[in-house]
Amino acid sequence: MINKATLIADLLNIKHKIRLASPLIHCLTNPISINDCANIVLASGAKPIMAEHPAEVAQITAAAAALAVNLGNVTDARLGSMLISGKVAHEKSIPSIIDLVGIACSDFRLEFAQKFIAACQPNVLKGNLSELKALAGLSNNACGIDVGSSDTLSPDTITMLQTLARKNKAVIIASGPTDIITDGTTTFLGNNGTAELTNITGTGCMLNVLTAACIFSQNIFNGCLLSITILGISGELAAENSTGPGTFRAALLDAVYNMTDEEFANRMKLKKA
Ligand SMILES: Nc1ncnc2c1ncn2[C@@H]1O[C@H](COP(=O)(O)OP(=O)(O)OP(=O)(O)O)[C@@H](O)[C@H]1O
Ligand SMILES: Cc1ncsc1CCO
Repeated sequence: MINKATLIADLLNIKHKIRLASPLIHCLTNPISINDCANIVLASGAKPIMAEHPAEVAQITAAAAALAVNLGNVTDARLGSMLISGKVAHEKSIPSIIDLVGIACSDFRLEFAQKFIAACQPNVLKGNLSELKALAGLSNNACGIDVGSSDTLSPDTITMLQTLARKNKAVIIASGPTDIITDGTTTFLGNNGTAELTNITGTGCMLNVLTAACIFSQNIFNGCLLSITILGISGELAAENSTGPGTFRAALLDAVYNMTDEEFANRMKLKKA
């Protein structure tokens, strides 16, 4: 039986640590959302570095407290850099996460993701349900980088994610209207958030780098619970304080930056599956 007050205290403890330590987060992401990614890391209290040249990334990752990679827009150089950085992170036990953007619509990305996971053993695998089905070798109906309308939450999906987590010795984050976080043994459902988060591009990419900041202290599972809840609550607050996608985007960053412990505790909607 999970004690909600203890969970909230544990998550807030990690949240405070980010602000106290200002950990350096190495983000190898895509040019579509790179600026929003850098800003959400800053808003969390951490420091972003978006380096991606293959000649420098080993050094940058080695100096960082966590690594986030993202397959949203791939080039040979960026993919090469991801492998270099991922291996350094693994060797040095620097927490890492991969965002599996597009592996359900691109076999090239799927094959790279499989290679990256085998070589670098990232701590967290993140995607939408179509992408995670693709990783599990299942058919799916993704629409480009977006989740397919029939790839929805069900008991079978949860079992599939738990198996995938155990097989890869990783925590899985499946983002969507209900987020699923599992390490194969313990599974949580996250129900914070708002549909407005899908009206701007890159909120999934922002979740990826925010998660990297939240796992910097090596508490991988609770770090994932924290990031998903911060982004969801921030979406809710932003929706209450904006009039459309433009103001929502700015209000989202403000909400991450200004979130109080009380807002977090009162709004958190995590439950064990
Ligand atoms: N219908 C919804 N209701 C509430 N929250 C949602 C909804 N859809 C997505 N979210 C939230 O939005 C955030 C991003 O998740 P989503 O699955 O949309 O990412 P994504 O498709 O990878 O995004 P992008 O490709 O734009 O980077 C998550 O925090 C998720 O909980
Ligand atoms: C629109 C888009 N295309 C590739 S990545 C990206 C940002 C959301 O993942």
